[in-house]
Amino acid sequence: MLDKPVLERPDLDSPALLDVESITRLYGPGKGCEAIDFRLHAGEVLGIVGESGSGKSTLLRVLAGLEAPDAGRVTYYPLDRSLSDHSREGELDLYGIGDARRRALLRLEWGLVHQNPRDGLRMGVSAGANIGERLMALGDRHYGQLRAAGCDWMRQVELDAERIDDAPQTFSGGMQQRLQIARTLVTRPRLVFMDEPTGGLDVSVQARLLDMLRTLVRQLGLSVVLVTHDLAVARLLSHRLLVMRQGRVVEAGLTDQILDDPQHAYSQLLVSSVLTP
Ligand SMILES: Nc1ncnc2c1ncn2[C@@H]1O[C@H](COP(=O)(O)OP(=O)(O)OP(=O)(O)O)[C@@H](O)[C@H]1O
Repeated sequence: MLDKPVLERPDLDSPALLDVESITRLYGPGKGCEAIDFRLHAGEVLGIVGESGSGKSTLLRVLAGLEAPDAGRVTYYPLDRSLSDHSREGELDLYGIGDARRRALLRLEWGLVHQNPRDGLRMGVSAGANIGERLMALGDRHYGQLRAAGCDWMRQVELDAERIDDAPQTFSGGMQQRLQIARTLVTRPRLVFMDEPTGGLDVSVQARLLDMLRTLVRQLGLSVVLVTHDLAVARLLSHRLLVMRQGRVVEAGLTDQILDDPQHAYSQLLVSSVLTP
């Protein structure tokens, strides 16, 4: 999979969605993430790669508004102007607003795909209710429309729409992950955070899921921050990469440049460990 072409990169004149400045969240020396800076543009997929423990998930949690940083600032440029800071029109300081507004943001403009679908689904209610729930949270109450959206999204993620009334606990791991993706994307979020979306699945299931995700990212023009330790996943889905080691970014750049010609010794090691069996 490492030799598939990367997705075509969006126009860098597209507006900035997220500005990340000097973000630090440390649990101990080198444990967590430290002094992270980047800008994400609309339609861009940024992959965060590095070995286990390098701080990828910590950074993602901070970016997604789930865990406050020790220092630094995350600025989001919301579509819904009413979400922006009263003092700065069009900007939102993620940790300068209260929990309720951060939750509203996750509901209205953002989406989150967890590695373990059980963390993102309600296992006891039907597949259709899982998909409809986020729409209902946006005020959609029409049963027929919710059901139609459920069927449509089950098809889009290549699930059998006949199973709309089945509970996710009767689905395989790969199917549950597809359902979590449908539940997340049904509201058409502008920005999606994904933490190892194909982790823990069989290789053949992973490959099909990746192809589907790649198609959806392209079709919907999604902006994504993707955490993965798997460079093949990063290659297929990301326009740009940050390589993390012990909480810090050691290299940043276009995906094909980093994977074909890594400059930092650690990135070289990561790439060579995939290429040499
Ligand atoms: N809540 C926490 N309390 C204490 N230490 C933590 C906490 N969360 C993460 N850590 C530590 O911070 C470091 C970075 O963890 P993190 O999960 O961000 O890395 P990662 O690159 O996502 O790794 P993995 O792919 O294994 O999840 C690790 O040493 C981890 O043990």
